Amino acid sequence: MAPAGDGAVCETDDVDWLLNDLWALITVVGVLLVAGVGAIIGLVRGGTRRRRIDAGTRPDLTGVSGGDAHGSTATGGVDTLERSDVLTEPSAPSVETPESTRSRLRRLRSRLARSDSALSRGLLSLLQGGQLDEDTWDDVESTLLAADLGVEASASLVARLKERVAAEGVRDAATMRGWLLEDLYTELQPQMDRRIASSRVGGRPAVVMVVGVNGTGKTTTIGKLARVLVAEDRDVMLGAADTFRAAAADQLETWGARVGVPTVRSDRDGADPASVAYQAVREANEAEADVVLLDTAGRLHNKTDLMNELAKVKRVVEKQSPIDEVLLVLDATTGQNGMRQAEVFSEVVEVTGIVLTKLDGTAKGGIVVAVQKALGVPVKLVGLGEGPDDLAPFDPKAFAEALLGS
Ligand SMILES: Nc1nc2c(ncn2[C@@H]2O[C@H](COP(=O)(O)OP(=O)(O)OP(=O)(O)O)[C@@H](O)[C@H]2O)c(=O)[nH]1
Repeated sequence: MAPAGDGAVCETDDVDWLLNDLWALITVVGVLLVAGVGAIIGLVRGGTRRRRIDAGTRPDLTGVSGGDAHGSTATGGVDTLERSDVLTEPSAPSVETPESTRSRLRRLRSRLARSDSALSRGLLSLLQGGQLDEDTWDDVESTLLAADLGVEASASLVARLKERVAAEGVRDAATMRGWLLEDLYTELQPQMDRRIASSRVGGRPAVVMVVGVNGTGKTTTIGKLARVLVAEDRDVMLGAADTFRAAAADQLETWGARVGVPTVRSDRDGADPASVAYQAVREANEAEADVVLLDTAGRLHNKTDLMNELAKVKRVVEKQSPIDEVLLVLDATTGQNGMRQAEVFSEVVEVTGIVLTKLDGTAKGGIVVAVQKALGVPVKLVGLGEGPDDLAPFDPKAFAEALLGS
């Protein structure tokens, strides 16, 4: 007979074994539970990221290395990109919903009409004067010139109007304004293709490069354009290749984060812009984005440096993808000066579209006619304020009506 004590020991051992087994079971079940919940959270997050191209995250390009910023090497730095895979969580607590295109067009149309009222008022008072002598026609032409329509367009608009007035013997201001409106609409070349490359092309993202001198509103325009595209359900990526102005990348990243669009950037001031642009296109490819928008510098030590840098960015990006769109941003308030800028940029990159900013509060909207004529390139977008949704596709009919106050 086993001593009672032994039995007690045996019983205690059994209880210990049972307890140990129970703990083991609890531990295993606990581990499985934690792993399962973790996997489910991971799946949900992963799914959301893929839909919005890792919304709010960005690759850290600290230490992007390579050629100088002034074009001394064609592909400098591209092969030696160091990329730490630190992906940051979205910096914005909530993602905004941008205004729909239809709603913004309605709102901006009325703003455009207000901005050009000086021209329409001037023309109206001249045409209503009833005295259509040479002086009056000269004044009509000067009013058009003052709106930056350019010498050629202003002269031809007045010549056509004079002809029709003489032929039809009409002096009614409303009729004359109607004719002027028709001719102005024709001058705006409504047949031009104003679509923006923003959908995938042949299995890769569309690449849009944005150029222009500093202060014209490039970075702001890219931020606003990202919102337009997000409202149209596009997956967008931004590339901060303006590494000359220290705050430009932060500014761009903030615009993107507001609508859940990631920005590829370097955290190093003065990093090689071509490398950043190259990396942005690569990231957009990997993320299967619809479109990547590349910001570029508008100021360097001199014009030659700026143009060399731009040419290099273009060359390097084209090593992995064609550039589908080059948007030149012009400030409408700078008038004919903008025309000269346009010519300089066109020598280096093939501009495919113009963005005319700051049309709010200027009576110089006629620059649209002049710039399209000079460059043979359509105005595709207009900026009508500093608000995040103050950018609209250019609509020749609405624009002509706004210009003439119809
Ligand atoms: N009123 C008005 N202001 C605008 C418009 N577009 C841009 N701006 C303002 O123009 C200023 C310059 O804009 P940025 O986007 O920083 O210009 P940038 O061309 O990127 O300048 P750099 O980075 O120095 O080359 C900002 O204060 C913008 O808010 C517009 O359509 N209307």
